[in-house]
Amino acid sequence: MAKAVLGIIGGSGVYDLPGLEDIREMRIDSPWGEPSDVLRVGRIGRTEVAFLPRHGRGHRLSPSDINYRANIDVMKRAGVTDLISVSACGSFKDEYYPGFFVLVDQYVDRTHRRESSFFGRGCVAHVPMAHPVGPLLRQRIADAAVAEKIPFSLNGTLVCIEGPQFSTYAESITYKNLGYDVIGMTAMPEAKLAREAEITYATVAMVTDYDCWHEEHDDVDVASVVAVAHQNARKVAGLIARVARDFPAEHEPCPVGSDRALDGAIMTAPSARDPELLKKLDAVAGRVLKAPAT
Ligand SMILES: CSC[C@H]1O[C@H](OP(=O)(O)O)[C@H](O)[C@@H]1O
Ligand SMILES: Nc1ncnc2[nH]cnc12
Repeated sequence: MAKAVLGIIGGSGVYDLPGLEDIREMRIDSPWGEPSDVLRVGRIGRTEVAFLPRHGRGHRLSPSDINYRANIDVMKRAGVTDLISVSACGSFKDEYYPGFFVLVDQYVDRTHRRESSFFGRGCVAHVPMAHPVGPLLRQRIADAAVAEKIPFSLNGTLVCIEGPQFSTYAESITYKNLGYDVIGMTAMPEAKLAREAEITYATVAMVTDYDCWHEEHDDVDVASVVAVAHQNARKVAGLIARVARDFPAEHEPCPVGSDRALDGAIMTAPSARDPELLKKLDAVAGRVLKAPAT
C-alpha cells in the first residue's frame, strides 16, 4: 500500500495551517493550469501534510474562479492519498449553530459554470459518486473532534451553489425543506475531482451562519461569516493536528473504493484515446493509464 500523505485544502478564514513543521513551499506545475497558491508541504508528527488555501492567500479567488482541477492535480502530484477539505458554510438546522462542525457525507451539486472533470473528449470516464466521502477518513476526523471537544455531526448533506451571491430566501427555504443540512460554494467540483484522481476525500463544514431562512437570526453577510470563521479556524487547526498526529503511516484501503475509482471507469478504447489528453492525465490517472509491464 502507498505511504499516506494528508492533504488539507483550507477555505474562507483558513489560509495557513498552524502546527505544520519543516515547511517547504512547492510550486508544482500542472497541465491543468494555475493552482490557487503554492503548496506548503511539511509534517505534523510523523505524517507528511500538504496544505493549499483554496481562495489563495489574501482570498484572491472567488468560488467560480478557483481552478479546482489544478488544485487536485497538484495534490496528486505531491503524493496526497487522503484529502480533508475545510469549508465555511451556512446551516439549515437550528441545532447546527455557528461554531458547530458537520462531517459531510453527501453533496448536492448546484454549480453550473465550473470545469468538473479531468476526463472528456478523447478519454471518457465515469467514476462512481454514490458515496463521495471516505468513511475511514471521516471517522478519523470524528475521533479527533471528540478528543478536541468540538461539537459535530457525523453526517450531513451539503448543497454547493455557484455563488458568489448568497441564496435568496426562496432558495434557502427550498434547500431547508429538501432536508439539506449545510450550504457552501466550493465543495463541488472539488469532491468529484478528488474521486477521479483516486484521492480519498472528506469535508469538514464549519457552520458560520443560518443562511437567510431563520426568523431569529440575521441574514448571512460577509461580516458575520468572517467573525465566526476566525474562531472556527483556531478549532480546525487543533482538529487537523490531531488527525495528522494519529494518522497511519500507510494509506488505509478505502471501503467505498475512492482509491480505486478508475478501475473500469474509462470507456474510451485505447486506440481512440487522445494522446494530448492522456499526457495531462499522467498524474490523476497514471495508475490505470500506464502501459502494463511486459
Ligand atoms: C465568505 S462567505 C462565502 C464563501 O465562504 C465559503 O468558502 P469556503 O468553502 O472556501 O470555506 C463558501 O463556500 C464561499 O466561498
Ligand atoms: N450561507 C452561506 N451560503 C453559501 N456559502 C456560505 N459560506 C458560509 N456561509 C454560506
